[in-house]
Amino acid sequence: MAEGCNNGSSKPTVTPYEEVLDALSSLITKRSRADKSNKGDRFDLLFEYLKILELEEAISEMKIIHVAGTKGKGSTCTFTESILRNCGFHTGLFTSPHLIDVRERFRLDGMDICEEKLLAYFWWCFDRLKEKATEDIPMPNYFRFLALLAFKIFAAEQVDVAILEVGLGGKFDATNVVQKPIVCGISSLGYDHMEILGNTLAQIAGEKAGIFKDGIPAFTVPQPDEAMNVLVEKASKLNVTLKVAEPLDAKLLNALKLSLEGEHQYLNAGLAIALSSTWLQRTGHHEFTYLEQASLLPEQFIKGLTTASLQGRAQKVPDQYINAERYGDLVFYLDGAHSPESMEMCARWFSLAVKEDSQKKAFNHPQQNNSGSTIELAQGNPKERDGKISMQILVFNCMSVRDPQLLLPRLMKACANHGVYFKKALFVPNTSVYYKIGSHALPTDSQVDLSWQLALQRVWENLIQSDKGGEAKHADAVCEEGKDDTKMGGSTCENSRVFPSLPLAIKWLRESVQQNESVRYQVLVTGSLHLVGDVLRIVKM
Ligand SMILES: Nc1ncnc2c1ncn2[C@@H]1O[C@H](COP(=O)(O)OP(=O)(O)OP(=O)(O)O)[C@@H](O)[C@H]1O
Repeated sequence: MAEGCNNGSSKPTVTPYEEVLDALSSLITKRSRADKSNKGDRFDLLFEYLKILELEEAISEMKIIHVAGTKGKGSTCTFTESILRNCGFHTGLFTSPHLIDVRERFRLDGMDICEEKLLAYFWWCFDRLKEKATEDIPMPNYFRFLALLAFKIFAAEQVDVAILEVGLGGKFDATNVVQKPIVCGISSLGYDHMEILGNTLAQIAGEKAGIFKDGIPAFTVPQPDEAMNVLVEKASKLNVTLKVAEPLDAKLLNALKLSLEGEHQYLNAGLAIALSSTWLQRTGHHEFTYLEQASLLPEQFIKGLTTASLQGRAQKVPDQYINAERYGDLVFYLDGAHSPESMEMCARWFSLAVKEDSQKKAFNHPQQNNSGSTIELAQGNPKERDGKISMQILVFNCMSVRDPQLLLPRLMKACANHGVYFKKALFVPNTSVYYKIGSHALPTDSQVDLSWQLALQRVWENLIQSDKGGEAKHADAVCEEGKDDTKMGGSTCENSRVFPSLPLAIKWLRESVQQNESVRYQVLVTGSLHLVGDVLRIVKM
């Protein structure tokens, strides 16, 4: 725990922390999300805010690593932070979004900032900005405020290195007030947030390259030509040395594994190594220098890469509420993929993971697990697992700005390529949509508009029908809206169901497990990091 924290204190009815969350909610505007890209919006305001918060000098002295990209930013930043912490540096990490608690966005030395510190820094910034707010300089929106708060936290805590993940895009992101980072990174580029960043990879790459700064070195991962050409062109205009970081060669980990699962993490780890070593070199810490994959990785790098942690990315969580003897028969495989490319990565990870877990490994019950970890895999007694059928279920939602016709087929096909077919797909609304921050009243199940989930279900059923040889049975013909066997509302089709809420879907899963002793349920939760956070909140609490 970071110094000056006391997370175990007793709580009054309306906690000071809830007051913070309410104040933060007041900064949410309908335009907040689009404002993150700040197209035509006043980016110059950020410099006014820095003046008000007296942060200009502190930021100019901060030793920053700045990372943009479509996929893998959060993982790359997490690996980078872990490497540099293991090299002995006092680290600050700013990421987005959060899954359960806004404090996850601000990590000090690898730990979420504690409530006391968040409260103190929050009001310090909020009150000053409020006091100086005018028509011309209004309060910053939600994401801008969080970025300013990160700068305040890292300045006050005097971190040796601040690692900043871009929220959206690059050029107009609030984190881009930074003028002189030590090194920049661009993780894998692909199609996401096209409504804001543009429809072509070249346009998207152009926005992300907006974080390049004159003469500051930058790294990226192997990219499609269309994206790479733009990065190279933008870099040369700014006198930026742009290098491609090769994916990490697993052999360099001395028989250990990356702590974040999935093949794509080797790409992110390669980028993190390049960013960390360049930061070390440019800040004069030559004792850790590692520049070529041909040479050995310093042990601090290996420790960082094999112990970094980030929830909701290729994470396995056995349900805690199942009887001890059935423990491991309901396992959630959580991955916040929400772009076409990441769907495929997620499908690959899931398919391999379920096969491995079904064949040779069991999950330890937490009470039998001395390490205290609830998700640690251990060798199980194979006999216990013998005779059980593994059944794969999908729990899915995505935001309506995304195109399910691009996501669901990629997911289904990539799983099928590995011989994995979902027995049922469950579509649910997110409990906390992206702008929901605190403990606000949730709508009742009957108030929820399920039209989006029903649309997702139709896409899924149609995919299955066309997969069966184009028998073109329209999904509506086989679905019974509001007439499912549990009287829960929603809609039941042959291969899928819509539930009015996530808790009802999880209740259904738990009941199914109890009723089927010979079945092991392997549930992939994907499509939205917010959905993943909602599931974690239910299954871990
Ligand atoms: N290099 C990669 N290539 C493709 N998909 C990836 C890659 N890295 C991560 N992913 C996928 O993207 C999801 C989110 O990972 P991560 O948080 O590292 O990326 P991000 O760029 O920060 O995403 P977001 O925009 O949601 O914050 C993962 O759960 C995984 O499915």
